[in-house]
Amino acid sequence: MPVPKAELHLHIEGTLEPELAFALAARNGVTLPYADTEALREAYRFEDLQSFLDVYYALMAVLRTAGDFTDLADAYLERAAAQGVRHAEIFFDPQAHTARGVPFGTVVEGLTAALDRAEERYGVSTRLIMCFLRDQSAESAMATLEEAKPYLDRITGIGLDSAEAGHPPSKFRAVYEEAARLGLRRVAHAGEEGPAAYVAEALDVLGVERVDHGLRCMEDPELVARLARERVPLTLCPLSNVRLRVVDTLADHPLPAMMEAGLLVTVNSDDPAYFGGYAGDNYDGVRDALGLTAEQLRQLARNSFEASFLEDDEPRRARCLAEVEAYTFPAGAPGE
Ligand SMILES: Nc1ncnc2[nH]cnc12
Ligand SMILES: [Zn+2]
Repeated sequence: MPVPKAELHLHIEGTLEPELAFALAARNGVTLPYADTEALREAYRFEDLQSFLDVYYALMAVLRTAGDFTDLADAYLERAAAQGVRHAEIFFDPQAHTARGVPFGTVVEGLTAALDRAEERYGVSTRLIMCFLRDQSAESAMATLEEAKPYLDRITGIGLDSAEAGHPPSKFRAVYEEAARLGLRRVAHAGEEGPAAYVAEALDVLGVERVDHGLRCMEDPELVARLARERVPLTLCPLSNVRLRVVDTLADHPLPAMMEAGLLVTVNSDDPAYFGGYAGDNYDGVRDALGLTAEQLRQLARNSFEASFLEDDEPRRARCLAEVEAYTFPAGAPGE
């Protein structure tokens, strides 16, 4: 069994595997612009974030009913549990669905039907984080927050995703202020393809508690020192970074330098159906490519629970952390 871990950076729409996409397309009478699953997989050769987002949004056309979202989340939870995930904080993109005529409530009801039985079925606790699309207007984000109000008992926090360059965090100042007023936790993607300055802005203007990706902070040593001092968690996604050409290869990933700098980094899968692996595959990837030791892998797993929003269930956090400490890594791992 893989090391127990929390997954803190996972877009549920990015778990749509080609086989499920075609099954849902058939169920809903949707025609996909790909002949079969093989042709679809061929389209997964991305140049950058935008070329991925084009396929990611196009494929969402198959998600129409609450049951579709339940099936999607169920498939993710089963795979994640098999790779050691014990707690998952799951992003969803409401605007990508409401813009297609799928009501906000349909998405939340579908997802929560799966999440509500995840602990019993898979031993995975869950939280939901709704993300705003930063390449859409701040007004659209505010209207989406308004739509979320009847469902806030099911939503732990807000995030910010989609095309980063040219869409600074400050564009969403008012939305984040309103979310804070509503008692929602706040995270944002920053420093994936955008500059280090966006990471600082997400902290200073949006008041985020965690930064998604954030790896371009490494271009600003003062910012690195601040993130380390303030123990701001960064949710890294190594396989995603390779597929979206944020780094050339896994062996070039700055993860070891980030750990060395004392940053609270975690390893996550982002959009596993598109990027070649789930949470455990990301741990295995960095272990093999970067020669991480068992103790470094244990630190990453420990960090994931420390960085999680489990303040409302400290006994669970303590149980998961104890499992991490008790875990024995298989002998012969690289770096040993
Ligand atoms: N890696 C990523 N960056 C920004 N937006 C996303 N939406 C889904 N995956 C994303
Ligand atoms: Zn992401």
